[in-house]
Amino acid sequence: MKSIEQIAAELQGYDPKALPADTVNAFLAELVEPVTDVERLPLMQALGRVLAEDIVSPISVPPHDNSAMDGFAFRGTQLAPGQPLTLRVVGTALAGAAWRGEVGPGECVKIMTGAVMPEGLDTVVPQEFARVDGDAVEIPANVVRLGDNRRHLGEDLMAGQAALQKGELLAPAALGLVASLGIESVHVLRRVRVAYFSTGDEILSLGEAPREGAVYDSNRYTVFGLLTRLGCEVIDLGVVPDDPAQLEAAFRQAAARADAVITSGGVSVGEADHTKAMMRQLGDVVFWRIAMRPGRPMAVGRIPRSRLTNGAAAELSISAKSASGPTADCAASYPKDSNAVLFGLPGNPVAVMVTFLAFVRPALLRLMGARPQPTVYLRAASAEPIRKKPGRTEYQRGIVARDADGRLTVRTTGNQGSGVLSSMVQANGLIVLGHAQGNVAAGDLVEVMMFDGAI
Ligand SMILES: Nc1nc2c(c(=O)[nH]1)N[C@H]1C(S)=C(S)[C@@H](COP(=O)(O)OP(=O)(O)OC[C@H]3O[C@@H](n4cnc5c(N)ncnc54)[C@H](O)[C@@H]3O)O[C@H]1N2
Ligand code: MOO
Repeated sequence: MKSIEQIAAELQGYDPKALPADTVNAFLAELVEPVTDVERLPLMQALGRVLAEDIVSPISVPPHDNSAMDGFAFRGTQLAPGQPLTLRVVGTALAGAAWRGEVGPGECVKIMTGAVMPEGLDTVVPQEFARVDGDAVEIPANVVRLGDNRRHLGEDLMAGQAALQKGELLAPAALGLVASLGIESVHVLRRVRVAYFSTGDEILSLGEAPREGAVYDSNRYTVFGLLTRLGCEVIDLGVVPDDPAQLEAAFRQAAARADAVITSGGVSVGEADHTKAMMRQLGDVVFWRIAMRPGRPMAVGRIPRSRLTNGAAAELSISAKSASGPTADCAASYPKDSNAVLFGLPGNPVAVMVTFLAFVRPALLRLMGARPQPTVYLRAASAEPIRKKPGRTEYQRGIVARDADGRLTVRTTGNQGSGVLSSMVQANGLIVLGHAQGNVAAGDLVEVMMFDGAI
């Protein structure tokens, strides 16, 4: 396994004091190893999990040629351009059972959507187009062509064809596809466990009385939400004051129980920051100033579990309440020579969310074993000028909407301070102004990372 220094050294233009945002993801991709433990789950429980096997279709879907419409099935070779066609109905094919019988020239079968196409028939006229008079059906000229409204055997998947690949994050469509193959359970990778705590003497837990200089802990809730939406098991270690013994206990407990540890606060240059010192002591960590806004300071690295066994850990005096039910409390047993990945996020509430979306989320997806997926950006016209300095990536909270001409436009949600969560709540995406980009004029196209269920 490469050391943190090696990974950093191999990155082009690596500068911990002004790191381009894109480089961070390349670094994290090297740092994070996917989990490998596999379990078999009934399909419904596998939603949001990562597939640990390739799925080859055991059957063809659909299993037979069938009708895409309620109407009349017939041989399409009888159609002549510009000519109506009159046929006689000789039977009815319902979905769920094959209709058997002879259909000769000039004949048709009344057929329902999904019903097996009777032998030799290849075309269906929807009933709305047909003029029915007793058992006679007239198909007006030019309403159907040969082969219309017939669904072919295996047009979704043929038996033996690859249906899904290992690494697929099982979304509703994938669950449906697996079910369509008659498969009841799948092998998936285990859920990733992520421990989180907020740091800082000024941070109040909910339920505590307000006091001068203190603020309520919001990061614990945003991170809990982001992790839960991602499908991680959250080990919630609450708020840890800026006290070396308590921080040490929290880091030890977190790294012993989780694949990844996320903290917020204490990674900047402030004075009372024991968080950085403890990360240095227990982990192999780099402290970055990323060329971005918000989210400039960030620490990442590994906490080697071998280091956790030495020395008596102080008791964690905070209550380590589980945020995601009983499973989060199961003590995980990791090999002693393994590592927990560490993400030390900045304290400012919006910086936490932005660094999570930009860096932590892709890294956790990798940890979960999911295939890398490029972030999809939507391009929208900026409704206003935006000031932007080249040389850093800026993430502005935005609302994408359609204007009267049907064009996608985006406007910022007001106060962009990195502690202002209300403008994050109003936003439906982040306007991402790239490293080299300068000022934006009203009407310029900008890229927007849509929240799309992540937030
Ligand atoms: N001289 C400098 N000062 C600061 C710099 C810098 O480069 N030079 N960077 C600024 C930036 S950008 C950020 S972001 C912050 C990050 O500082 P820390 O990670 O050390 O975070 P704290 O100082 O602990 O907190 C910052 C801010 O966020 C509030 N906070 C912290 N945790 C929570 C929480 N769980 N819930 C709600 N709010 C929280 C905290 O009260 C502070 O207001 O540093 C800047 N300063
Ligand atoms: O960039 Mo800091 O991370 O603004 O809040």
